Amino acid sequence: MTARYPLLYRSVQGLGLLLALFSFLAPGLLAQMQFWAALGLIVLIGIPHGATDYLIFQHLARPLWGNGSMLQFYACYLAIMGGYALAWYLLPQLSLLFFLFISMYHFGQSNWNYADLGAGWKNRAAHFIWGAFVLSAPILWHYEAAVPIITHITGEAPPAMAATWRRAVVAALFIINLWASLYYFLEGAISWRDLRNEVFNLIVLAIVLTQLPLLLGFAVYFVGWHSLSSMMDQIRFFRDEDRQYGWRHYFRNALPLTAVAITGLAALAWLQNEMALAMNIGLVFVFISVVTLPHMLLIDQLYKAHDSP
Ligand SMILES: CC1=C(/C=C/C(C)=C/C=C/C(C)=C/C=O)C(C)(C)CCC1
Repeated sequence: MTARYPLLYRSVQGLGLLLALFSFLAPGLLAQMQFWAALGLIVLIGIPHGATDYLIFQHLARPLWGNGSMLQFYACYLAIMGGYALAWYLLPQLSLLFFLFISMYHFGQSNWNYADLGAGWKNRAAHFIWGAFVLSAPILWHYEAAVPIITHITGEAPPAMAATWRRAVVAALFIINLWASLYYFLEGAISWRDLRNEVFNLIVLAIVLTQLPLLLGFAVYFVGWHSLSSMMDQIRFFRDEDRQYGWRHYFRNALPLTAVAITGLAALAWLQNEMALAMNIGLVFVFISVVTLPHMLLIDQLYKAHDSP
C-alpha cells in the first residue's frame, strides 16, 4: 500500500515512530492523555472516512438501478444496523467476535487492495491475516488494558491468557505476514519495491502497536494508516466521474453524516450521564460497531467494483 501513497505513509510512519520514542522517554504522559487523543483523531478523521458511504453507493448503484435506489440504500443500511444491534443485545460475545473478524478482513483489504493477489479464498485469507496482525497486536500485547474494555462491551470477562502466549501469537502473526509478503513477491503479485515497503511497514506497525498505549496505538493505526488511505482511495474513485474532485469536496460531502454520528455519540453520552450511569465505554463501542458494519460491507463492494480504485 505504501507505494501508492508514499508521502502519506512516510509521514504517518515517521509520526508513529516519533510517538513510540516519546512514549519510551516519557511513558506516563501519553498513557494519561491517550483517551482524548484517540477520541480527537477518531472524530476528526476516523468517522468522516465512513461518512461518504451514501456517495459511494450512488456511484456504484446509479448505473445499475437508476436514481430511485437511494431509498433502498438507506433502508438497507438501517436494517443491517438494526439487525446487528439486536444481535448485540441477544448474543454480545458472538457479536464482538463477529465484529473482530470482519474488522480484520476490512483492515487487510484496505492494505492489499493495490495488489492482484488472485481470486477467491487466497485473496480473502491474505486480507484476513494482515488485519489479524494489526488488531491482535494492540489487544493481545496490552491485554491488561483490553480486558476491562472487553468486559464492558460484552458484560463478561474474556478468558485469561498468559503473557508469553499472547506475545507468541502476535510474533507468529508478524512472521506469517512477512512470509505472506515474500510469497506474493515470488508469485509476481507485488514488485520488489512493494515487498520492501510492506516489510518496513509491518516493522513500523509492530513498534507503534506494541509500544504505544492500547487506545493511542490503535487510533494512530486506524486514522493514520487505515482512514486516510481509505479516503484517498475514495477520492480517486469519485474522480472517475468528476476530475476536479478533491479533499475539500470530500470533507464537505462527509460533513452531514459525520455530524449525525457525532450527535448520536454525544446523545448516548448525555443519556448515560442524565440517568446517572457511569460512562459506559461498552455502549459507545457497540454504537460504533453498529454504524461500521454496513460501511465495511459497502467498501467490500467498492473494492470489488474497482480492484484498483
Ligand atoms: C475490542 C477492542 C478494540 C477493537 C476495536 C475494533 C475492532 C475496531 C474496528 C473498527 C473498524 C473496523 C472501523 C472501520 O472503519 C480496541 C478499540 C482496539 C480496544 C480494545 C478492545
